[in-house]
Amino acid sequence: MLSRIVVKIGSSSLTTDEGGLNLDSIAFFAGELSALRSAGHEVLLVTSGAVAAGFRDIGYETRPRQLHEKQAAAALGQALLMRAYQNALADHQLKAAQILLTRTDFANRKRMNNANMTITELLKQGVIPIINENDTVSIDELKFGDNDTLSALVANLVRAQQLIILTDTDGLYTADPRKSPDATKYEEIHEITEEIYSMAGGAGSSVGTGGMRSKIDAAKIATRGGVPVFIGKANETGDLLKALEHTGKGTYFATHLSSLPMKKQWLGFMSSPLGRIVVDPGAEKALIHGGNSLLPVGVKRIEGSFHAGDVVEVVNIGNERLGRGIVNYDEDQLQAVLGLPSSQVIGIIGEVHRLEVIHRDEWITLK
Ligand SMILES: Nc1ncnc2c1ncn2[C@@H]1O[C@H](COP(=O)(O)OP(=O)(O)O)[C@@H](O)[C@H]1O
Ligand SMILES: N[C@@H](CCC(=O)OP(=O)(O)O)C(=O)O
Repeated sequence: MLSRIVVKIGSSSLTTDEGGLNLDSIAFFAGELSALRSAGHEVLLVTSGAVAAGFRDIGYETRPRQLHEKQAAAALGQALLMRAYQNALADHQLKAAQILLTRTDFANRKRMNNANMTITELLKQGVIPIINENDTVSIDELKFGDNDTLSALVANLVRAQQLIILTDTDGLYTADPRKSPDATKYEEIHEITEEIYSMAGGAGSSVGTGGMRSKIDAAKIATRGGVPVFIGKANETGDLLKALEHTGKGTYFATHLSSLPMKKQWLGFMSSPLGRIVVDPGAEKALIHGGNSLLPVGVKRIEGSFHAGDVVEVVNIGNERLGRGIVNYDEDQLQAVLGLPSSQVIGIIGEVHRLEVIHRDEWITLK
């Protein structure tokens, strides 16, 4: 069966600590991607490396820390990165196309659908879409930063059969193996628990961002969307195919879910919430365990500025995130009826779109 594979390669696998591209690595990965294609798979690449590739050329001594410097380095480095991939893939008679995306592109459903249509057409024409964050226009608080989350969103968007996140370590260990040589590796993970999170540390090199933690975040999003994930290493010919065949050097994250409807995916992982609703323990239980809607009676407090139809985040009284949903009240309406039984709502604010603050069909649990 023809399958669709998203491969993510991190800066640490493509560049040197001193900055600049490692062209031998790019040639190696081009060969690996070509092997996937020859085995009959559709391949999308999410690649980092623009900042790391560009900062030396632009004249900085080390990887820049300030946003405008990173953006300038990325603008130069992205062109170097694409040229390197196009040359290396041409050696395997493959064509590559550049797609640059931001978080805002995913938050806007029209733009997201357009990106999906373009990617689908490129795949149909046999071209490898090469995707990176559009670093030059992303603003700090909305940046993916690392590309791990981006790769998970892309994998869900194109309904991939597998997400392969390549890095400089052969999987998830009980602790950062650079710092704890006795750490042991997980071969397979069936559920991403708090314990798993607590083992994942930050970036391992001066060019990487996010470390294992952001990779676990990505694995959570992708597996929730029905896409199984591999996190590990490919440094010998044939490793990428092995990663796909379940014999790779890394950790596998299984998914027990079939693909999540696009509406729920968008709500949970792509939308930008405009407000927060704090709920009491009864409402928390009803939302998380009862599969019920949120009613005004369970709302303790609201924050932010929102209107009916906007996405809001719901947290418990301990400020722990519970999920996201589409709210049916304007902020001032909800303020007037929070904590009250539904029977009193119409009497106080007149007409509402729906009595539920968030209907269960427009809710996703993210706890
Ligand atoms: N529990 C862990 N298991 C494996 N690696 C870990 C763990 N915690 C932190 N790391 C670090 O994460 C690094 C990979 O992430 P990162 O540097 O962001 O790479 P990339 O550029 O490939 O995204 C590894 O080099 C490793 O030092
Ligand atoms: N968009 C940025 C990604 C930054 C980055 O370092 O990401 P990663 O190596 O995936 O942790 C770039 O291309 O430099």
